[in-house]
Amino acid sequence: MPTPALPPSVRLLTGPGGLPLLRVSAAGGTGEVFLHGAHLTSWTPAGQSPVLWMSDASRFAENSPIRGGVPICFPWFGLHADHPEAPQHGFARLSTWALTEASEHGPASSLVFRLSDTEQTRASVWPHRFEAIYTVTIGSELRLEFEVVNLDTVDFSFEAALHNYYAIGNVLSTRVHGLEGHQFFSSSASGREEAPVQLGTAVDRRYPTVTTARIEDSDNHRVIAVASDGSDGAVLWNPGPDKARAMEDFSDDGWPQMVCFETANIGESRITLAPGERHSMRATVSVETH
Ligand SMILES: O=P(O)(O)OC[C@H]1O[C@@H](O)[C@H](O)[C@@H](O)[C@@H]1O
Repeated sequence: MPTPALPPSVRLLTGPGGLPLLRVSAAGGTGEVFLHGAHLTSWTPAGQSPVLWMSDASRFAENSPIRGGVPICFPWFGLHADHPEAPQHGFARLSTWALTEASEHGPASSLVFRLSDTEQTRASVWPHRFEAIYTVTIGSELRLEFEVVNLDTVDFSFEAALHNYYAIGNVLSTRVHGLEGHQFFSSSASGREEAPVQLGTAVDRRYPTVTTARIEDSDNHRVIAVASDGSDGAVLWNPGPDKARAMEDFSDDGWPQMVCFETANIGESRITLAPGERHSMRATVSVETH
């Protein structure tokens, strides 16, 4: 597909592994998005330090997901329930997306990416005809919109998550607010958060009723605020030291400087669309410094 006309704030470059990427230099902020996975790997609001974490050991190759930034999990999350051999978190982060539009509006720039079914996806464990449209707006705020359209002749269901990796000064001085009072589930425990979550060890919790969070990153004197809509739940993840060491593409000493807060429609919140229907999920991220 031909590249659409690019405004002055957007450039098409070749990134690591020979993968094409779009570099955005808008007055309100800068960022980079690879066509591989429509993967946002950086966002830095003007005058701030980078807000997204990237692993120094990330792979940049067509058959691997990028580690860090914002992977898109779709059309399933985690291991596929009936087909554990299928790629974890679905095929969207392993696919090459098409850039369909790039525009500038004042201090922000938007990129629109599209993924449609192919012979390969139709032969996968999720064989449906669909279109996914992902709009990334980079400025002083980051706005992500992930829309799915059912182009099939039957209903389909899917899971989706925007798996944002945030850069923090140190897990030991970071607390996540907004989860208190909400039910959580993990492979080893379930319960209700009683207080803001103090990070420090491995965490992998699903919150079926959380849509917003405030990540208080004391070392960097900032709060990262995430607001989502069109989603029911969220996931909080940090691998901790042992799992980080076991993952080849995760920098061994990187886990204390990151936390994932993911906007998600997964499990019982999976979305079902009739033919012709569409669903959109959005996450907006802003940074307050003090
Ligand atoms: O290694 P992956 O496939 O990118 O997944 C990373 C993590 O993603 C999180 O969303 C899951 O809750 C974790 O269980 C998982 O380990």
